[in-house]
Amino acid sequence: MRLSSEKSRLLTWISILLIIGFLTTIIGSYIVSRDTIRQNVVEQALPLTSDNIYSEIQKDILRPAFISSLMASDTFLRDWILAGEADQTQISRYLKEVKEKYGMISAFMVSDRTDHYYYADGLLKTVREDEHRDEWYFRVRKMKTDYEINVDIDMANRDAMTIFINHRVLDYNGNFIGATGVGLTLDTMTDIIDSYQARFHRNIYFTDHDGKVMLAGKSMTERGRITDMPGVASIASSILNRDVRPTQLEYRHNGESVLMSSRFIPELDWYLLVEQNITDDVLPVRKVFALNIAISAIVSILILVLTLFAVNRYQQRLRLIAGTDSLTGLLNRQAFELVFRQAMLDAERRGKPLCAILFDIDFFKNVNDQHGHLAGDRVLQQIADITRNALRESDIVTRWGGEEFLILLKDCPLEQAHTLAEKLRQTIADHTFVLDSKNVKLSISLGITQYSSRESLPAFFSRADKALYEAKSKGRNQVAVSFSDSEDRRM
Ligand SMILES: Nc1nc2c(ncn2[C@@H]2O[C@H](COP(=O)(O)OP(=O)(O)OP(=O)(O)O)[C@@H](O)[C@H]2O)c(=O)[nH]1
Repeated sequence: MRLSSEKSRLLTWISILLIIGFLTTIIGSYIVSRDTIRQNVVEQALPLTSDNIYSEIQKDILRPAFISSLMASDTFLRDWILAGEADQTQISRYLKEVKEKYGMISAFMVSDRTDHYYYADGLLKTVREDEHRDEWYFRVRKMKTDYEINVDIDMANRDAMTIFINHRVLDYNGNFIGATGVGLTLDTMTDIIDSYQARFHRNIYFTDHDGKVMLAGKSMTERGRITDMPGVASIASSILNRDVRPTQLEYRHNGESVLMSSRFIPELDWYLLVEQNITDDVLPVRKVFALNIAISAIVSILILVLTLFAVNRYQQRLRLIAGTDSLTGLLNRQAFELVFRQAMLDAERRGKPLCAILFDIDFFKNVNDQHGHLAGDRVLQQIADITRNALRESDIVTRWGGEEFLILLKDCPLEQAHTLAEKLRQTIADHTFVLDSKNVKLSISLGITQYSSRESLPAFFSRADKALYEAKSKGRNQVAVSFSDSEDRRM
């Protein structure tokens, strides 16, 4: 009972240690890997993408801004306005050349004196302050900055959504005389964004200073304000911080973690937002985590099974070692006493006879003296074997101590015990022991006694001892019986 509870305590402790060990290692390495990926994304991947896109933008959007700036300071354009806009073919040829040379979708000029809107094919219209589509011009007119970038529809280009760079034109005294610039279709820009996204595997979009999504790839369906977008809304105020350095942010959406790099681009008055869903990057680490857990569970189970097996085997061996004599393999005296008590109770209850034979090798000291201790040990082993073979399965042989053996005969009357003792004596007397290549004859003396009801254990063994002593004193190699007071002494 105690052994099994100690065993389960041992197994519980091993399980706890294994679980703690494995979990600490696995969770620790998972956290380190996940944080390394995250750190890599935050510190390198996102800023790098942001930088790359920024330089691409400079090529793709800032180039038109630069062209618009050149147009605004072009002496021909300014002189033509100041000279009274006489020959319209001149300005349309100029705008057509700009458009074709720089590959723009449209090139335009609005004169402040006439409110005429010119494009590559001539005069398009006259802008009007009350016209919604012309609001941009009156805004540019009052604008403090040199130019603005405006996403609007282009009347000169079948109302296609276009990004216009509207640059103020000033005369030589710094007075406002009109607006000029070029336009790119939004489709072109969307394609550019899509190519960025495909190249960098990240979600890329632009918002204006109010957080309105101005430009995004085709895959982005929500085009409202970031303040209304689920997840992003929680960090909207941190995004719109007008910081030209990249700001690293994070938000959660649908249980997934999204890292974001935001930077303000003053030339556009827009924010460039680059997002990366970290869950995708962490997925392989999660798979390894699950695999590690499975492997650890299997290893733990194997360790527990092996431990259980080893403990059981050691327990078995301990039981064996504790109960048997290591030289002869017979029961030892301690174990025998337990067995004897059981046999005694059994005999009492069932009213069956129980006999004991105590025997001792005659002059065994001579064997040791003449042939050595090891030869003596071999003799003890052989006598144990002979005795075991002479008995029934139910009889119990014990090494009582030294060269003394005790046999317990269950359900055996005294006469039968005597016959058996005599037979054993004869067998050993007939046996030839070979010691140091010499044939040696040995004998044993035996004392028999029958257990009498309610007899104490020491009294019973003392009677057996008395009988053995009698056999010795009568000349050895014989059997003597010790009767109890109530027994018939005629044998
Ligand atoms: N080899 C060996 N000898 C043992 C062992 N146990 C006891 N002996 C020896 O057994 C001998 C017993 O000697 P004694 O008690 O004098 O008895 P004996 O020589 O057998 O003489 P009697 O019993 O009087 O016939 C001693 O020499 C012990 O050392 C053992 O395990 N191995």
